[in-house]
Amino acid sequence: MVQSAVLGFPRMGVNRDLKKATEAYWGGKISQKDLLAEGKRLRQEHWKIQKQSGIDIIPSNDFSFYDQVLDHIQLFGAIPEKYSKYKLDPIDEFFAMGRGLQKPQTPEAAAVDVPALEMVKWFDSNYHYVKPTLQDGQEFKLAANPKPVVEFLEAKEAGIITRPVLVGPVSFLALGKADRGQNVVPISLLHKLLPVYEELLAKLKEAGAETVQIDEPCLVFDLPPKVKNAFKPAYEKLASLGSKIPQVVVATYFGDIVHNLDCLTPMSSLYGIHIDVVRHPEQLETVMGALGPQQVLSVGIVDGRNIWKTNFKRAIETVVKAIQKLGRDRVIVASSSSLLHTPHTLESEKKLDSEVRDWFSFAVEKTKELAIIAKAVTQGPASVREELDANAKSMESRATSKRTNDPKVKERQSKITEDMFNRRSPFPTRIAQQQELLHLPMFPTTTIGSFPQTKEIRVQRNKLTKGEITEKEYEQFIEKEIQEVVKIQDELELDVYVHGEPERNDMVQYFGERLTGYEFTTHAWVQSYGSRCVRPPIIVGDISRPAPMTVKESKYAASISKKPMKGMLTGPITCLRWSYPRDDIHQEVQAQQLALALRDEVVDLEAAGVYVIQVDEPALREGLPLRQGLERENYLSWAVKSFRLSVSGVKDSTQIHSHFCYSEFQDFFQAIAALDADVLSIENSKSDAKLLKVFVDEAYPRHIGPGVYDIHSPRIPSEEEIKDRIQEMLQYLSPDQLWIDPDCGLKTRQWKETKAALINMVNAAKFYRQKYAKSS
Ligand code: MET
Ligand SMILES: [Zn+2]
Repeated sequence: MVQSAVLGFPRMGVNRDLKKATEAYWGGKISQKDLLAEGKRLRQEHWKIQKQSGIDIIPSNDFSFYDQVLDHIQLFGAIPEKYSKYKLDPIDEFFAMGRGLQKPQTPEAAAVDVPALEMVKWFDSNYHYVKPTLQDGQEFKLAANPKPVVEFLEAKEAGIITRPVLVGPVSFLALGKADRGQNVVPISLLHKLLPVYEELLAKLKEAGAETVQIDEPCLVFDLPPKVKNAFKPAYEKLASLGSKIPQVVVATYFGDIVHNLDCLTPMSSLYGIHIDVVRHPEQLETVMGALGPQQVLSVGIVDGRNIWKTNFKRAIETVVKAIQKLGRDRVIVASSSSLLHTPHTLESEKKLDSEVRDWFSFAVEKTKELAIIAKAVTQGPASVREELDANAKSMESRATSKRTNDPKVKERQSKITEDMFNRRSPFPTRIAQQQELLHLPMFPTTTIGSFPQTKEIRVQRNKLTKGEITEKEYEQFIEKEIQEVVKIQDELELDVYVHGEPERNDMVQYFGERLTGYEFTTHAWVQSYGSRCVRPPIIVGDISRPAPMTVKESKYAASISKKPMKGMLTGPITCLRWSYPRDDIHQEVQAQQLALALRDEVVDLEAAGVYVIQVDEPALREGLPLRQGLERENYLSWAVKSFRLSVSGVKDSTQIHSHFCYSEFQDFFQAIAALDADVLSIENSKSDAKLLKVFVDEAYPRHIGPGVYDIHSPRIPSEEEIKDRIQEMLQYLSPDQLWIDPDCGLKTRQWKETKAALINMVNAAKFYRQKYAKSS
């Protein structure tokens, strides 16, 4: 019999219940007992859903109050002393590591201010995990009442024998880092960590677990030899425990593992391996060929990263291929990864058009799909005929729908010519013309686009949505906001203004709502980090721009501003990456469609008198394929081309800016340079200015504004501090190419600190302007 398996289920609950509970707990509104009870309720609920769908292998320990890697940090006693010294309750210590610990000074005790552990993106997803942060001389110790055991027993009591999920020892260390000032190489701690796994696995076995899922997703990376060589001994050690521990399935996802297959095979002691064949179907043959004679293959065939209904016909063909080679008892059909990255259920979507709705499948629906596929390959297609027919019909409807196919868009794409990717003249000609038009001083100052999104702005937007005010009234309100920020920028004496983006709910959604080809949900939230969720729009069809999207606001702003006004757009790659993309055409094609729509917008902005235009691409980097090599080169090539296509329709005298919120561009500097943007603004305030050396080494000729202060915190940087920062930058960048700006947009800040910080920033710029004016 072919079994079905889920690798992990979203934790938030149908109405973001977990978010509400954790935030209420942090705000002191519910007790610890209430919070724990809500966690338990959600776990039970999610097990029940999977059981009712007919899933054979249901995960436990996939639940977390914040992040599953953080759970393991606590589980293994890898809690840095700066948190453990407060001897908090386990759950509070856990949140302290995730969110930082702040307590005001009291008569008895000094103030406490410990920042959170570092959090970074989980592979190429928009989920963030907490990085294990390790010390020289790090020891590990299994927590009392280990969470995986507690939750396994909890499910068992409810009548469900689950498969506990653990982050594997190699990935746990490989995804970690040495704490600041420490020199430990995380993977060298493996021999200390393994005994804790042994102890934990033995406890799970004792509790009744037959199998465990050990996630080793780092196998999809190009691994340094030390990490690569760590697998065999680690898993052979575990296997040597024989029946003292549960059977082990090693799970990988988001990539292929062919290049690392020798880490796991031949290793007959390993019960099974899970691979992601949604992302990399071509690895199936090779992995099957390398399995030992008894080993089980878990075929990840239902997409854990996207919201599309599974194509049953294709999925079944793939599974049948595996069965032919391995036999039914050695094949499991599974979600490609944890379903954490998909929204809870389609049931909540009451406003979706029924045609489109029929194409989607969220977590709950995906569990049903898995059960159907397993049944089809076990009992034969006749046993699920109705479901298969309905699925085929849905696939057909999507493939032929007018919503997905727009011949006009296709025709336009077929007519793209090489010259459309290039500005008319090279940078030196352009910048001379721009200078003539814009008359900017040395060290020009600007901001990244958004100004504080005040409560008043949100109130008015809500009123518009509810129909409590008219479009006209809302427009007038937005104009008033724009007048306000123009006035503030006058006072601050900034050099290039922005309109402040008050009309935008979200930098991707705003554009999606104005483009054809996009759909929006009301409840399709997915966890981004901690209690934070995002609700990405969905690209369902060919994209085009029926009308200008930002021209009205930017034109108005430019008309009342005495200095250059910068138009503000979200770039094609960011629009694509922060949406659920289509899976029926290549992402390159979708990016190109977005680029054409944006190109029209850029040209219209120019025609409306906006001569500085910024196209933000903060998501460019996270789209990088996980491995070096051809795939990465391909991605960068089409990503860069889509950006260039979007901005190259303008005159030489129009200045194109782009913005990135990360500083680690060293490994793909060439791509950043190839964007050919006149001005780059990049997040840099928290990084070492040394990172800028690459601009010197590569003789980068164009303008750059590395952020001079961190906008993520309300802290106001002093003028001195900013001056020092600029001084550092001047070691690497020439005074003629340096712009002065903050790290990113200011929408999450309050006006008070925003103004204070910008006053200091402008003064620092003026200081250098004078200094260099004298010396030249
Ligand atoms: C995440 S990048 C944000 C850029 C955008 N223009 C803003 O200022 O908010
Ligand atoms: Zn940014």
